[in-house]
Amino acid sequence: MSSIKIECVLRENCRCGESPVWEEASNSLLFVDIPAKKVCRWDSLSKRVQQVTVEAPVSSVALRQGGGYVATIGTKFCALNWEDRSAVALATVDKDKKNNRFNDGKVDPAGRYFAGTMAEETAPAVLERHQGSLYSLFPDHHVEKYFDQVDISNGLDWSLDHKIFYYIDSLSYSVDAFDYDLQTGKISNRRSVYKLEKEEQIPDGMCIDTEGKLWVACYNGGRVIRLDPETGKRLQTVKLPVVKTTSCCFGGKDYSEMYVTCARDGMDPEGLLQQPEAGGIFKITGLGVKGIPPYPYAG
Ligand SMILES: O=C(O)[C@H](O)[C@@H](O)[C@H](O)[C@H](O)CO
Ligand SMILES: [Zn+2]
Repeated sequence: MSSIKIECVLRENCRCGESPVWEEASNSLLFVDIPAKKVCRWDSLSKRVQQVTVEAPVSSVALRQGGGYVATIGTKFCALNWEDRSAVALATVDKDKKNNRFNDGKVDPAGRYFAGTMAEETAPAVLERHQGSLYSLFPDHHVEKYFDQVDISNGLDWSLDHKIFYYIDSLSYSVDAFDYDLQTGKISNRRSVYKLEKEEQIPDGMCIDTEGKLWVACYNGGRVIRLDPETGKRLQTVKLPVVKTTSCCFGGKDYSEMYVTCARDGMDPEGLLQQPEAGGIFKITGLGVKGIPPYPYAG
């Protein structure tokens, strides 16, 4: 049996930490603080954080094949240059929906940047419903739309054989799967693979491990859960000392560590006193399972 250890490696006080991504080349964890409009890069060796502030809420960040990063900022897919701290728009979505912004995003195994939108929240998980859509930015910078009527577009990842796309619309309280055509980027045959239990609260960010099992961060549930998408069973629950866990990714040596982001927004003063690490970055070791490297955007 492995012994699981959970530690807060960075007390960052994120209002809403999200989109953790491991960058092997720099031994760093990238993540965003959505309402603070910040993209952060935490160097796991020096323990230092660098940050770039952008002009609108930034909801996800991803690696870029030629170097640098891409990010979803407001309703724009952007290229992010870390050296000169500039963000250049590559494409804009939801132009007719002024109250929308992007939420979670991730790159597929062919280098397309998938991300979905949502109406801006008035409080956590309180928002005008059915305003979001799911999109992807192809390497040639054209955008495809998959579907609309989304409440809170959230976690996403692909099966190890690249034939299934997993997706979470948070307010459906479900983890869904689609058949995936890697050649064309098309999705079909939506079905639910797991329905959250009451105490698991709201499904948020997600990642896959090398055994093809899904890890889902449970917002307000203070945990990550490991799911078998083939049987629909929960295999494991790992509780964290913060309640608003938002997303997770594997990183570190051989992708054997899990990093978890969380939020402070929506917590009352008493809750913040009880959970002073809320908004920090957590590292979980001893899970006995590894992750896979993130795919870089190919454009
Ligand atoms: O990070 C996100 O995905 C959303 O932008 C957040 O606002 C919360 O996680 C959401 O409210 C919980 O569903
Ligand atoms: Zn999220």
